[in-house]
Amino acid sequence: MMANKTLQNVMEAKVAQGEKAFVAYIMAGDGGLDALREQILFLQEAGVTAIELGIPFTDPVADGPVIQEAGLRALATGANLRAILKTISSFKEEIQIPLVVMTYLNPIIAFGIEDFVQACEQSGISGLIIPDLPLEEATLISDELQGTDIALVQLVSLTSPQQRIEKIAKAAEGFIYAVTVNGITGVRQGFTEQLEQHLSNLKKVSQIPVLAGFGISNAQQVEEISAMVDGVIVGSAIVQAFHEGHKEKINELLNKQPV
Ligand SMILES: O=P(O)(O)OC[C@@H](O)[C@@H](O)c1c[nH]c2ccccc12
Repeated sequence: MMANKTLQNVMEAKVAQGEKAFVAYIMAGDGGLDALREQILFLQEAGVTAIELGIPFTDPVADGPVIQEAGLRALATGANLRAILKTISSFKEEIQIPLVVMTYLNPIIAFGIEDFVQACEQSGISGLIIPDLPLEEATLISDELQGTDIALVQLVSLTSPQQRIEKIAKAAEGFIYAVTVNGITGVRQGFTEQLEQHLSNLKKVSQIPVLAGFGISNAQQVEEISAMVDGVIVGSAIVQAFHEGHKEKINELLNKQPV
């Protein structure tokens, strides 16, 4: 990956082209580590903007049932942070889109922060999402990211007060991850009426692209929520489609004809 092809550049280029970003979340190791290359190259070919690479963890507090179960399957195959990054580095030349690692803090600490960041660089990782790392503690990781091209993506919740939203927006890198629901990941029937207002406020405050995620599981929701921000993140629906062997559902989510 070219040095200037950072996560934020890629997202900003999308906005500049008048297009919406689409980030696909996968659980690394679900289906075995051998499936990882195939899944990533499939998504790249399908036209996703970036991939959020979930690291399986025993205590995934923000994850709903679909992703929890995928995590258990991945752990059962022996997948872990180190093995996943090593696998990625073995085919990184084939990856042209940004990869964002989503992991809880614990596996990073177990790895060793410095070693972890180095391994991410060797694997060409463009960003990190660490849901249990509050902004107040972010220097623990961000100090180590100085001088790298790895962005620390911040999450904003529906219930974040205005002052906190502004603080997060200032520190944000790559893109802002706007969480669309209160609770865990997974399929939802609908969204709160306040969502549009919340997202438009967030866009006003943010200097960088805003993407929304949680509960987006069909093409109509992709379109509806994308219209409010710069793009969306879809997790459970993609994890489910891979697990069930229904890859055509992923093309449908991207608004393409089934292949
Ligand atoms: O699964 P959903 O509802 O489509 O939501 C995206 C989500 O799965 C992914 O971004 C994610 C998985 N685990 C997380 C933990 C925290 C924040 C985000 C995530």
